[in-house]
Amino acid sequence: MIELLSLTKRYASRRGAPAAATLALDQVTLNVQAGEIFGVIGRSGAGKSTLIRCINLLERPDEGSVRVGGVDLTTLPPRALQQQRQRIGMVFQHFNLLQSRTVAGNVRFPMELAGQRSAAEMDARVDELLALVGLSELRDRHPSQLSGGQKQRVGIARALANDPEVLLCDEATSALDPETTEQILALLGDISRRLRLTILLITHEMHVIHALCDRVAVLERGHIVEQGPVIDVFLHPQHATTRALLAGAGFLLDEGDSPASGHPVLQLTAVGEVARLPLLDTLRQSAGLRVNLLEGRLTRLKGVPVARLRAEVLGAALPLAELPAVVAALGAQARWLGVAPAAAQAAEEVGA
Ligand SMILES: Nc1ncnc2c1ncn2[C@@H]1O[C@H](COP(=O)(O)OP(=O)(O)OP(=O)(O)O)[C@@H](O)[C@H]1O
Repeated sequence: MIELLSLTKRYASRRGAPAAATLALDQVTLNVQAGEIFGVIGRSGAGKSTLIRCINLLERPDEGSVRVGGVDLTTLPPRALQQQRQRIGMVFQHFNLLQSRTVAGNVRFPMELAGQRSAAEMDARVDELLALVGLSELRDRHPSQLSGGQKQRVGIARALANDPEVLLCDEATSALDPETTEQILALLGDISRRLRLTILLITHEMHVIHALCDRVAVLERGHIVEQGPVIDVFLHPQHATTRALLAGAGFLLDEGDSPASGHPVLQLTAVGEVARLPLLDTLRQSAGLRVNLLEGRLTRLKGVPVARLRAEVLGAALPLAELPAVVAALGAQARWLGVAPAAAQAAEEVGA
């Protein structure tokens, strides 16, 4: 649905010296499937805003193409571009509501600009959208009389006014408190399912990605350094930037902090229903496993339970090298952190 091909964007320096230009996007290629929720995450200055603004050509890329629903926007004349933009709704971090208009008036505004519906049709559509975002009661209020979460609901309803196929969300929850963030993320998930909407969002917050997105791309200095299904990227991050972002958000277990005891350290990961099972207890009974639990976490990735724990292994009724296979038979994954027991044993034998 959204295809970005070799997108490059440079900002000229203030004096316009090419040598000092900022390369905000460097050959970015990305495909977002219809109906998918795709997140782009990166640190401040990574190029996220530039990327999202290039998709509806609020910012013109210097090179590359932007196709939305098969139409290359970069080649369109202004009028045709304006029409195509109606297929793309946008939700902003700071809501960007018209203060002089009521809630209903804000939602109506894009339809008035498009000029394709009668007054009665616009009113009916406003009613429908306000019901969808749960704001029917507040239709006559002005933005100054709304909470942040309510303002963002207006922003979402307004973005949907002209029946877009694509919704771009620019840090849509960054100005909201955690509870309101959860509500807005749930609303976006619900809308995407009900309307079969394609959503591309940018964020610097990992929890937004794991709560809402199907796939994620990690942007760093204008490059996509990693991308894939959220569950893969969260459980097996490949790039240092991804690992740092995950660690910063508390999603990575602290691998470096090994206990002084010298016992081998095992990381267990269980995804799906198996995450709810008492894995350590089962291993104690079936394999005589004795552990000292160091760290554990149960979280959800887009509703899927994920359990992860780190434990030092004190002993087992079978060779420790066989433990990962036993864990795999239970439907979970095991990985030795640091030196694996078999390798440690081998190293000792070589040293002896
Ligand atoms: N209008 C501009 N003129 C010059 N440089 C710009 C302009 N807009 C952005 N940049 C630069 O381009 C790079 C990417 O900026 P961008 O705002 O896209 O990053 P970001 O990931 O959205 O950051 P943040 O999360 O802080 O908003 C940065 O180095 C930034 O300083």
